[in-house]
Amino acid sequence: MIVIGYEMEDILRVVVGIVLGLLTIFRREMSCNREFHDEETVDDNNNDRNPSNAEEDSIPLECSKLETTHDELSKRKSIRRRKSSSSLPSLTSPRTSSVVEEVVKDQYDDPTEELLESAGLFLSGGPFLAVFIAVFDHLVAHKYVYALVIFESMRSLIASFRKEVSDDKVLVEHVQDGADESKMHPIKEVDEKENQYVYNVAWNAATEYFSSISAKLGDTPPSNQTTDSNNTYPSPTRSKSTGNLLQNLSDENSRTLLMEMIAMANRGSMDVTLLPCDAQILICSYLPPNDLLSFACTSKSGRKMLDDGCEIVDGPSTCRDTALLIWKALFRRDFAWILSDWNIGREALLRSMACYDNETIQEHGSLHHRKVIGHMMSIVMHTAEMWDEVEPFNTPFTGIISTPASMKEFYFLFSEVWINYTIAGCNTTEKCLIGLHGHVVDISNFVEDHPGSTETLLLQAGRDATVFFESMGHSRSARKLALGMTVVVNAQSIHWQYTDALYKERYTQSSPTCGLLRPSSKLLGANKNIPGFLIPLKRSRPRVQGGLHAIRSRLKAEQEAELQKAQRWIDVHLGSESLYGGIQVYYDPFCSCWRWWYMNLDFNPVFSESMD
Ligand code: HEM
Repeated sequence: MIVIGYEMEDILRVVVGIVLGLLTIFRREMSCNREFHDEETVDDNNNDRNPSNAEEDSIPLECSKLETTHDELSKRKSIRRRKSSSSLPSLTSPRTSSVVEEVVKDQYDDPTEELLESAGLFLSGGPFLAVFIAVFDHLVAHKYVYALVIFESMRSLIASFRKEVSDDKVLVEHVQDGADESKMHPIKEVDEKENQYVYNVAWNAATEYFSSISAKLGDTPPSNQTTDSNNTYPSPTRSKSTGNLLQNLSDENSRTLLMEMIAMANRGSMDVTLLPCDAQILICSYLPPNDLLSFACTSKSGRKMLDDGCEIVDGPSTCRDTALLIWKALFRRDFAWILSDWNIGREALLRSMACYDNETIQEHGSLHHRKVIGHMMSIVMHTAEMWDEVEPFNTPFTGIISTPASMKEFYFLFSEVWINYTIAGCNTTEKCLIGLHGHVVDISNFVEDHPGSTETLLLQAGRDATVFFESMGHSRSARKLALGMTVVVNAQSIHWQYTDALYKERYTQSSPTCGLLRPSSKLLGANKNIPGFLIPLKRSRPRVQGGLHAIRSRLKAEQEAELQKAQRWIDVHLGSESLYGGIQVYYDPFCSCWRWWYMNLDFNPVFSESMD
């Protein structure tokens, strides 16, 4: 209806323009004719004039006629070819009337002059001007005015859409957190009002808490500080310079929040670890992992709050538990869904579960290790059905059980290995997935049509194939194709600068987008189709995300050693003819061990533990 209405309006505008143009032509023609009639009327008047009154009326009549003639002449003069005014007799002279009559008569007696007069009227531009204005209005002005109006309304629409997106993000995160609906609304309201829910909700809780502590402490010096001879407290000192660090924090929100936290940590009695546990978790769960790590480097209390595996955590175990819960919240926010909701990830988890033997864990693991395992399981195995699914796999694990030292370590381990861990063995024509620039692409429906042969693709599938993909120098259209088949998007590998500045500005106002996203996520919106946003436009190095250097380099070294070990084992025990392609290795973060897989000659993936 809108389209029809719009077209009807266009047509109406053109028709009105043309009618106006025609009317102008007609009017001008009429006015030309009227002039000629007027001449006749003058004559008629002269003829009809009563001879008896001729004498008296002559002067006034002549005067009025003179005025009329003068008007007409000046009118004609303005629209006709210009005649020199000197050719007109002086209208004030005594014989004006007859002379003027003569001049006028002369002018119209000449047929050429008359023709030119009409043509001049027609070609004077008036009618064309009207038509031109109508067309111009329709084609140009109309469009620009409408474009402006549309632009404005689009802008407000986009603004409201982005607001919704950010609101939804809060909801999504809370749904993922398993929070109940009633708890979501206060956060949403704060966001709508202040547009800074992180600061408002989390920080209000924190400052309120601290004010109450300060009030309670009164003038009592903090236990770890002594008064000097003047009975004044020594001014607190910074444990580390944070100037350079703060510049590198990922967004404005993080900067503000962390600056406050650092200021508190440096304010003697204000130990950040004194924040209520839930406030700490809430604050940290809105921050990207890299900013949290930066914060942990700034002070001892920051580290205490965030490191559940570090030696300096010597206080009550609640400190350690809070750190564990913080990283658990981050893991749930960033990764958990691919293990619980994505079929491929779920299968990988079930493979890991097959290694679990609770008794061995009880024997070998420390209390904290057992807690980490318990929490990891509680995140991903959140339904009873999932535990039932695990049951048939639950055969005792023969290898040595080693669990991640901390939840923080587990988080960063998982962020490094998740691609090869989840898609291991997915290189058949029915189920074919590859890792590409940090994302996962499902090429099951494309593998048999691949211009570079099905076999090539199958050989590289089931793991990160970015290097191979790039080494073939795939075209832009191939990259576009891959984009359409992406099933898991890694927010850490996105190049946000490809989106427009407005979106980025808006984006940086809300809490950061980290971890893994579904391609349908509202956070990506239409941006995912922007060239270069998810997958580079042209041949490039693999995109890398941030992480812990110690973990990354350890994994890299271990992977190389493991590959060599696996290759040796294959050569000795199976022979390279008994498998299709080579043997692959991946790290299982749940079992904290390396595992191998290969395709047998029936084209079925075979998994095995790492063997000596
Ligand atoms: C998302 C995954 C992939 C897609 C959508 C894809 C798509 C394509 C397309 C459209 C072509 C035709 C040439 C071009 O347009 O660049 C092509 C060629 C080729 N692809 Fe892929 N490809 C993918 C992954 C891979 C991988 C992982 C390999 C592994 C080595 C590979 C190896 C090749 C080879 C060897 C060619 C032939 C190149 C040539 O003839 O010059 N492709 N691919």
